[in-house]
Amino acid sequence: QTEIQWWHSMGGALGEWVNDLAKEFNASQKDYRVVPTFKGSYDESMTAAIAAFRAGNAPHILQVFEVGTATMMASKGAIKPVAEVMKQAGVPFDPGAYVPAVAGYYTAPNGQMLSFPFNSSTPVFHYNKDAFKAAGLDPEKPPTTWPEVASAAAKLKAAGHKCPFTTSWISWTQLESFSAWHNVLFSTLNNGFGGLGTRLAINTPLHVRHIENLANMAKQGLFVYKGRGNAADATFVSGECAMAIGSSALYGNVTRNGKFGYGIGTLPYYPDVPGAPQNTVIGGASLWVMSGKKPEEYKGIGQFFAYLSKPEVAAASHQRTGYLPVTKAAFELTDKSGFYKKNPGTDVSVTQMIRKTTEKSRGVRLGNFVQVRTIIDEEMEGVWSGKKTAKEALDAAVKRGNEQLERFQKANRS
Ligand SMILES: O=P(O)(O)OC[C@H](O)CO
Repeated sequence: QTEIQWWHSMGGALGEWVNDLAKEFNASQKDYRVVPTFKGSYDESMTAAIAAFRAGNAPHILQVFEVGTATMMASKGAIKPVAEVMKQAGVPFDPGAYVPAVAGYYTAPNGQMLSFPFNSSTPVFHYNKDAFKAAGLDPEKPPTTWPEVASAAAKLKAAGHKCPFTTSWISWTQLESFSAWHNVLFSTLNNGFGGLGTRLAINTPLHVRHIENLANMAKQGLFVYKGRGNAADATFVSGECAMAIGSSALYGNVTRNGKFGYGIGTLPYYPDVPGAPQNTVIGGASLWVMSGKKPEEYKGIGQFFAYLSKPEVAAASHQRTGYLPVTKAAFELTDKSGFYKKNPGTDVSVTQMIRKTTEKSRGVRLGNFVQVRTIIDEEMEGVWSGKKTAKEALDAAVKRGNEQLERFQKANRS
């Protein structure tokens, strides 16, 4: 049997999903064995893989979050484009079978799809229906605008809730998707899709207003910052926080481990902003195939990706986790099965991301994005702790972030 090493960052309920996929694929044929290994957070697994690549022992498949996409695309010698892998494996591969909002993100400017869309997500609004009832709020009516979020949070606080509202992935939810949702850019040149000359555009009056609003909510105890990355997710699942903006894939975790009535709403917006709400942007991760492996191994990887793309497998993944359907067939199968009607809220991510696409809905694809996000985290933490105003922090984030973008542009100019 040919062994295929797969490094990933799926913990908890999502880790079980990944292990099940490997088990089912392994049982479906005799030639290949996919071995999944949890390598820590998205940041950690990417760092580990770069080190392993340099040492000559990279895994065959690496799950990389959307933030690492431009960096992976630029690492030409380290990766093997997914289209080539499929061709070599003799597996039919039609990039047109994938949902455009998803495939577009992983497609290089020359039109080649470089990585395999595996677990794409988008931010949605999660809320605890039991907490809503206890606070005298209508559990079937999640707030849809930011003023409504603030007033719901005030009621939850008055009812004794210590954490009325929180959010994961500050940059992704409150600046990247926030921008697309309000039909403005996060960065110039179409959020990086128009070239390496892209520069951050997050210090406009609208962005300042939103971060100021969150800072005021934080002062009043209505918004509680729970840390970087997806740290806030666990505080929603445990019931500590009553409302949370986070990945649509929090669904898999809450339905498994949450002990309360669970509701999903659309991302809140400012109703006076023309064009809002538009669409949100892609998150989650894709699977990259590393270079320098044996032909037999690439064949196995191709077979595995073909297995993951089967309509029934991709549809089951979407329905189990809350990640988006990555193929059109998986979406249609889910729609026809009545899943969205039976499970209200599960279609929110699909509506926000897939049904309506604009120029800005491709997402945000920047070089050195990992560093840019860290800078944004640092600057926003300065706001929540009261050390900086929203304007000061956003101006600093733009300046420091742009230095990273310039550095990437210089290094990849050729
Ligand atoms: O929790 P995920 O997998 O949906 O990923 C969320 C963000 O996109 C990470 O950058």
